[in-house]
Amino acid sequence: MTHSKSPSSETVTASPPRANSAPGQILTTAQMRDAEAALYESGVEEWTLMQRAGHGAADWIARASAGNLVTILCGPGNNGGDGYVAAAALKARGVPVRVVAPIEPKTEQAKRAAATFDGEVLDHAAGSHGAVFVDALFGIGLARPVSDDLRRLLTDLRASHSLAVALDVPSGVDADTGACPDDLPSYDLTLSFGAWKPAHFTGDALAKLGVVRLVDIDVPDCGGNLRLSEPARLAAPDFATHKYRRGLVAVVGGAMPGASLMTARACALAGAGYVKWMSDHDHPGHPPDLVKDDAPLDDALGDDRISAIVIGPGLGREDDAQARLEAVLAAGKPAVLDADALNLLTPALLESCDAPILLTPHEGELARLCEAFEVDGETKRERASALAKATGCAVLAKGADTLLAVGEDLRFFTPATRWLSVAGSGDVLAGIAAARLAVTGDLVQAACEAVHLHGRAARIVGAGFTATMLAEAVHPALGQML
Ligand SMILES: NC(=O)C1=CN([C@@H]2O[C@H](COP(=O)(O)OP(=O)(O)OC[C@H]3O[C@@H](n4cnc5c(N)ncnc54)[C@H](OP(=O)(O)O)[C@@H]3O)[C@@H](O)[C@H]2O)[C@H](O)CC1
Ligand SMILES: [K+]
Repeated sequence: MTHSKSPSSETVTASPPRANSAPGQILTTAQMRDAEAALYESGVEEWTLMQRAGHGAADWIARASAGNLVTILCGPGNNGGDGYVAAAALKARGVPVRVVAPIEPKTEQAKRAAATFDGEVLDHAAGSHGAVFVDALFGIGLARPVSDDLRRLLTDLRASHSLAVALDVPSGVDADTGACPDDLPSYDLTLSFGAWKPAHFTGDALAKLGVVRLVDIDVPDCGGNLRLSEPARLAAPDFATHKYRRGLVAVVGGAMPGASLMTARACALAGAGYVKWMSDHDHPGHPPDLVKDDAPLDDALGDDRISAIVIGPGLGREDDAQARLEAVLAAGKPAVLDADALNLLTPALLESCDAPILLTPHEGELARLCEAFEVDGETKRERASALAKATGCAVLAKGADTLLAVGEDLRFFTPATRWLSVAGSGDVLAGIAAARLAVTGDLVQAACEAVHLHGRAARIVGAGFTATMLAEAVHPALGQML
């Protein structure tokens, strides 16, 4: 069936370019609904927000289409409404556009938006080849799994267009968790409206989103607990500083000294003034510019000038590994715990430690820690938060969707290159984090700076690198971030 709507009396106006009102804000669906409700309360109309969203999307789609045919799949809710507004705006600009609407608009705003589009509306996708496919089927209002028929429609439309753009989130993605079925199509661009959603930075959806961009619709900063950590400039050393003031880091080694050497190297290149390698073992790769301290660990850690400690890479779990971890926790200094230190950590060990501690678990270590501290959660985000609350530590949960949990707060990160998934990558990250902890004295800042430096080093070193190459690339990465 094909039908053309008669032109409506609604005017479609072009929006002026907008600056982002709250660029790092991430809102769950419930928080987004609250933010919307507050805006309506203050006199902003729902229609105004939809206009901003649809026009903002049309700006991106028009560029992507380069004047070629756009197909917009519109659903029954306000996500579909955004799609109709975008369709009308594109048509007004002279971009050839048609709408596929397998379900009639249901909400008041979606009906109103549909009435503004006087172009071609189909209820099927047969023969819908074109340049850009726009998915405006479901957004944050997804209430249940997408039916097989609609999934097939999404897949067919994706396959018959050169580029695919998702409005707010790809249909079928849970905006709060990023959970989605494997067989959803992948997009080239996802446009988030008003604020980021957790799904833009965490969960299986990450593999589907393509490039993500925020379309501002003037949602103010709600002061929520979820934020995107954006790379900020690092501070260069003060004029009157010296090697100790710039941060003395103790890198505590263990049974496998090679790993802690790599941690020490990354630490030295990430801006620490002085790195001491506390190891009972020698290693042929020990560089001449790294000071080794093989005094009994309690004594070595008694140096007042130490401003941060890192333990875990190459620690092992046997022999004196636990005693070494106990010595670190007893030293009362800010510390980064990674790898085997996380495997050995128990509530009893943390009990008398009130120093700021950063835990840097990967998925497996996070699961073990949750078990040890008797907490759980359905998603990585919930597990990291629960662990942060149970331990009082900051938890940097590493992986493709690295996130930082501190108390009630969560920081998300733009995913780094997949080449970072290489053995030793975590040892390098731990070293960088310890350096930034020594330099800044701030757990959250240190963890965020470490993630950005690590990601940038990976970008600099390119594809197929080893952890040693990654550690060396921390040097140019630091230079770029000053
Ligand atoms: N947040 C803002 O400030 C703005 C958001 N905008 C856009 O609005 C959507 C959210 O719109 P909403 O209407 O709440 O929800 P959706 O459009 O995502 O979907 C709801 C409709 O879809 C039906 N539904 C849900 N799941 C399914 C499914 N699996 N299969 C079939 N139908 C489904 C649901 O029907 P029910 O039967 O469950 O009642 C609804 O009809 C947001 O993502 C933004 O794109 C504004 O435009 C701008 C302001
Ligand atoms: K969508």
